[in-house]
Amino acid sequence: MLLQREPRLRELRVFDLHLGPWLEELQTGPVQVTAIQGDVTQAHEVTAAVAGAHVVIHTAGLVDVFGRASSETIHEVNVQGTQNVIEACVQTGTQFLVYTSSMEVVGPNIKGHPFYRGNEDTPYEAAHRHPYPRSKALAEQLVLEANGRKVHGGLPLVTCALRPTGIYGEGHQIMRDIYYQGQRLGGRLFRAIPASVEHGRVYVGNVAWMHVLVARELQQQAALLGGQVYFCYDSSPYKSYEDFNMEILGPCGLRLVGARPLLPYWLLMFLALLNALLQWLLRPLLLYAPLLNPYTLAMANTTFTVSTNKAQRHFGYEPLFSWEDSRNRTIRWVRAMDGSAP
Ligand SMILES: NC(=O)c1ccc[n+]([C@@H]2O[C@H](COP(=O)([O-])OP(=O)(O)OC[C@H]3O[C@@H](n4cnc5c(N)ncnc54)[C@H](O)[C@@H]3O)[C@@H](O)[C@H]2O)c1
Ligand SMILES: CC(C)[C@@H](O)CC[C@@H](C)[C@H]1CC[C@H]2[C@@H]3[C@H](O)C=C4C[C@@H](O)CC[C@]4(C)[C@H]3CC[C@]12C
Repeated sequence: MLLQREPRLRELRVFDLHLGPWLEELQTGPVQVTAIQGDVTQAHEVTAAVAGAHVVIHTAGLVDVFGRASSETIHEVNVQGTQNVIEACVQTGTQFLVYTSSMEVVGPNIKGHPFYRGNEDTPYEAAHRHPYPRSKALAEQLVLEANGRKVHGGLPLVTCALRPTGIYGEGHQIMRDIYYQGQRLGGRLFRAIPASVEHGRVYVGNVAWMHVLVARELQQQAALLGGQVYFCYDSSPYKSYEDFNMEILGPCGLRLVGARPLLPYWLLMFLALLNALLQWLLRPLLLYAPLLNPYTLAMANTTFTVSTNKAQRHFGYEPLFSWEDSRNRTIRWVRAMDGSAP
């Protein structure tokens, strides 16, 4: 999207642990695209990649709520990695840093308090025990606290953080996994979450667009945007996690069975705890990481939606993709996956 929507772009550097063939497709236009294979936990690699950059958009992260990675690894990538990016900006004189944070910095909290169509100023007791949200909250704090630090050359570092809710769209692996789960179950998914529990979702293209816009406006309005957080939002409907997924998986041939959860919450939590126990027991032999665990069940069962226009007020953000367009693009992606089932 930077290549399509940022006319002043002269070079785009993509720094990632895993580079993919998709990068070759980007290298066809007038803008130089530099792919750098590297690890954010390695400060020297980050510094070398950042040197000479005008703006850094730091979106790398270990997104794991399924117990695949250790809490130490999650912390090392998400927190230490972010610290390395900040220090690289300071040492090399890069003045603008945008961080991809997350709704989970706020909640849902460990007490299951709902956050119903809240905004960046809504009071809410952010309290986390899980390694992933803890790491995102610590990383966001580092980024915001770094705002105003002097970078090499004496100018101030200008930072901000974007907080997407549940991102969906092309490439969404969880949506893909749920789709194949439904196919294995004869085209059916079984409701586990009450339809009344709203869960915020945002289309990946609009998240990307918000990043492009704020990276541009951070340079023009440093005093207003520096040190700020912005929820990522668009016109995706407020629905339960499962009902929202069915907006996309329904047209792909799946059916959600049950107008209400087929199992009581206590039984679902028992099964989630059983999954967690099995994961622990099997770990020496294999990685067992199902979708259902105590954390994912609690998350899906706690209302968390945002209603805000702070990004619009501060830097003129308007979603680039309508709900219909976002939905149709995602449906097309799911349908194109057929035949590539794992
Ligand atoms: N998926 C969501 O619903 C969601 C919601 C809110 C925020 N976010 C945030 O968005 C960002 C992107 O997440 P995503 O959902 O696209 O997941 P993703 O796994 O698709 O993207 C993460 C990227 O980071 C890279 N990465 C991981 N460890 C790295 C390391 N040590 N060094 C360098 N690169 C590394 C991965 O290779 C991958 O390309 C993350 O910071 C995540 O916390 C995601
Ligand atoms: C097995 C059922 C209970 C099923 O409904 C579980 C769904 C569960 C896998 C997802 C429910 C909420 C999701 C999370 C939420 O959308 C926000 C997130 C923040 C982001 O930074 C990373 C992804 C995630 C943690 C996302 C992950 C999947 C869910 C837990």
